[in-house]
Amino acid sequence: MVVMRDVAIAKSEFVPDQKAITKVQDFQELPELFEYCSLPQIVQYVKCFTGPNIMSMHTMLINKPPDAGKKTSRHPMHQDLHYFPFRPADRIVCAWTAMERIDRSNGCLVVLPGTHTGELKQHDYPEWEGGVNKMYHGVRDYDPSLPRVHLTMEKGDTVFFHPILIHGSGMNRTAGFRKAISCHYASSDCYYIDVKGTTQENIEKEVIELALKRYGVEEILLKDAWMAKGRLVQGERINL
Ligand SMILES: CCCCCCCCCC(=O)SCCNC(=O)CCNC(=O)[C@H](O)C(C)(C)COP(=O)(O)OP(=O)(O)OC[C@H]1O[C@@H](n2cnc3c(N)ncnc32)[C@H](O)[C@@H]1OP(=O)(O)O
Ligand SMILES: O=C(O)CCC(=O)C(=O)O
Repeated sequence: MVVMRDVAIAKSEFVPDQKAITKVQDFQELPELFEYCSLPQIVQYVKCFTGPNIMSMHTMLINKPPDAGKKTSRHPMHQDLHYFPFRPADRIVCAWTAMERIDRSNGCLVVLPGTHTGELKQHDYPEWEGGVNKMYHGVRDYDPSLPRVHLTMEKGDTVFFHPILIHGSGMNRTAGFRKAISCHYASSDCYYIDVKGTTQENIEKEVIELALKRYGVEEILLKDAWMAKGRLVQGERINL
C-alpha cells in the first residue's frame, strides 16, 4: 500500500500528518477495500470492456484534501494510459465511484468527451506556480477549446472510462476531504510493452528512481511494478 500526501501540505508543521493524505494506492492486499473491485454491480459493466478474464491493475482510495491555497489539490488533465505499459487500450477500463456528493465545489472529475478515440499524447509536469504533486504528469498539448464536462456525482454513482480519455479534477474549495474509490481493470489477455523510446519513458524513469529509493531495487522496469500489483478478479490469469 502506498500513502500519498499533498505536496503543499506534506511538510506543514501546522497540519496533522493524516490530514495531508491525498490518497491510498495499491490496496489490493486489504480485503475490506479490495472487495470493491469484485462487486457484481461494478464487474458486470467492467466485463463489457475486458471480457471474462478480469485483472485489477491499480486501486486507489482518493481523499482529495481541502486545497491549501496553492491549487495543488487539482489533478492535471491526463490520459491514464500514460502510466500503463500494457495494451490494447480498449481492454482497459477505470471504475471510479463517488463516496459522497462530488461537484465543482469539492473538485469533481472533468472530462473531454470523445478524446478516448485519439492517441496517447506526451505527458510532462505542468508548469503550475504553486507546485504539482510528484508523478502527476499532465497531457502536454490538447485543444483547450474542446468542450469540457464536469461530472457532478451523487454518493455511490460510478463512472467507467477509457484510458485514453483526457480527464482530470478540480480544486477542492471546501473544508472537507473529497472521497472516491477507484479500480483500473484490464483483460488478462492484454500484453506488456517495452516503453523505451516512447512517450512513456519519463514515467518509467521516475518509477525506477522511486523503486531504488524506497525499496533499494535496482533492476526494474515499469512492467515489473505492474506485474506485482495486478490481481485476478475473475476468469483466468493469462499474460498480465
Ligand atoms: C506510476 C504511479 C502509479 C500510478 C498509476 C495511476 C494510473 C491512474 C491515473 C492516476 O492516478 S494519474 C496520477 C498518478 N500519479 C500518482 O498517483 C502519484 C502517486 N504519488 C505517490 O504515491 C507519492 O507521492 C510518492 C510515492 C511518489 C511519494 O514518493 P516519496 O516516497 O518520494 O514520498 P515521501 O513521502 O517518502 O517523501 C519524500 C519527499 O517528497 C516530498 N513529498 C511528499 N509527497 C509529495 C508529493 N505528493 N509531491 C511532491 N513531493 C512530495 C516529501 O515532503 C519528502 O521531501 P524531502 O525529501 O524534501 O523530505
Ligand atoms: O479523483 C481524482 O481527483 C482524479 C482521479 C483521476 O484522474 C484518475 O484516477 O485518473
